[in-house]
Amino acid sequence: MSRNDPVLEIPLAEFGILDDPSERTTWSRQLGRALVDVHRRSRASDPGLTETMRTYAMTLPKFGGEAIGLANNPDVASALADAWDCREAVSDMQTFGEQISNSYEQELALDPTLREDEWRWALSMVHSRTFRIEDEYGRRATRRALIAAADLLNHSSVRGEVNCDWSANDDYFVVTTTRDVRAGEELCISYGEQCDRHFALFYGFLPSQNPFNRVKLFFNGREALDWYQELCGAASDAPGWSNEKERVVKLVCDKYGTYKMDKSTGLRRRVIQDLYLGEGGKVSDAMLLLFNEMCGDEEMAIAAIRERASELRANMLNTTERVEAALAGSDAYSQSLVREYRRRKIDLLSHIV
Ligand SMILES: C[S@@+](CC[C@H](N)C(=O)[O-])C[C@H]1O[C@@H](n2cnc3c(N)ncnc32)[C@H](O)[C@@H]1O
Repeated sequence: MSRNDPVLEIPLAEFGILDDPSERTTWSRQLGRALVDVHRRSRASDPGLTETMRTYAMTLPKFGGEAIGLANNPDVASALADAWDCREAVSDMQTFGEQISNSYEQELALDPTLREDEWRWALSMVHSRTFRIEDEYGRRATRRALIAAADLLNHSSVRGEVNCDWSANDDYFVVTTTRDVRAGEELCISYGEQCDRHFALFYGFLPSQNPFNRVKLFFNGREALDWYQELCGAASDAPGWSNEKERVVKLVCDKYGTYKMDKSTGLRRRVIQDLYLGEGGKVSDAMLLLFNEMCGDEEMAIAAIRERASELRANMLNTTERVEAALAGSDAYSQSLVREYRRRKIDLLSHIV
């Protein structure tokens, strides 16, 4: 096949399950409900699917074995709740876990026979197999769609390996090649240039190589600068530090800050979130600027970042036993995913140490 060749051209009305923004439920719930209905072969609550789509939906992986995506696995979330090196993943797991529980409660009120494992299975299908379809003219909200055959495309994070892309209009979902494809080569798309956490949480796998993987070294600018103050051996109330830290945080926020809701006050405030180390020892621009300003010279800034990476790496190695013990009650698949997730973080930190 050559570049720009069509691979699939799928009429949405026949081969798609789309949510309807005019319905009272959110998109995840609509799709989840449709999948549960199909799997129960319940004609009474027929979701209005074509026979083709109903038959297709019956072939999806069944729930009951391995959970698809750690975010949908409450055992792992609670096992890792105090594993500090998985803080970001744990926080996502908790948020997502709450959303699933809430939506289950809402669906249960409508259908008292709905089982929680059924619902978790349905939502794991929604989160690992659907496409977000934007309307380029902004005439309606973004929709989610499960599309027969297109959902069989696997992901790659390596740009040269990705050979297809997709698009959708009102009527068709289209997949085309983005480069020449050899006979026998697997077709694959990108699910997004995301770090490992995203794939572990929502898709239940880690890409074989992931140039977009990263480790967060600090959760916000203040945490970074408090850490730096301690590294310099200055007492927390040492004169001059407070004003200087405020100045640097403001400067970096103005350039790289994003708005985030503060749960305690309900107000949105600006924070610096991109304080990470990427693959190959790449340091985020926000973190470099933060430490450059604070240390006053780039070499010192890099030395501070290296010190932090070394500290986190040592801490991760020291907490391995504790994480293993916490995971002991989880299924083998989740255990190996968490192990691999941590191993790759440790490797990434080793680049700069
Ligand atoms: C949209 S489906 C893709 C089709 C799927 N392989 C199948 O046979 O049904 C997404 C799921 O496929 C698997 N998957 C996709 N890309 C993968 C990859 N690069 N490595 C391992 N598993 C992958 C994961 O289980 C993911 O949750």
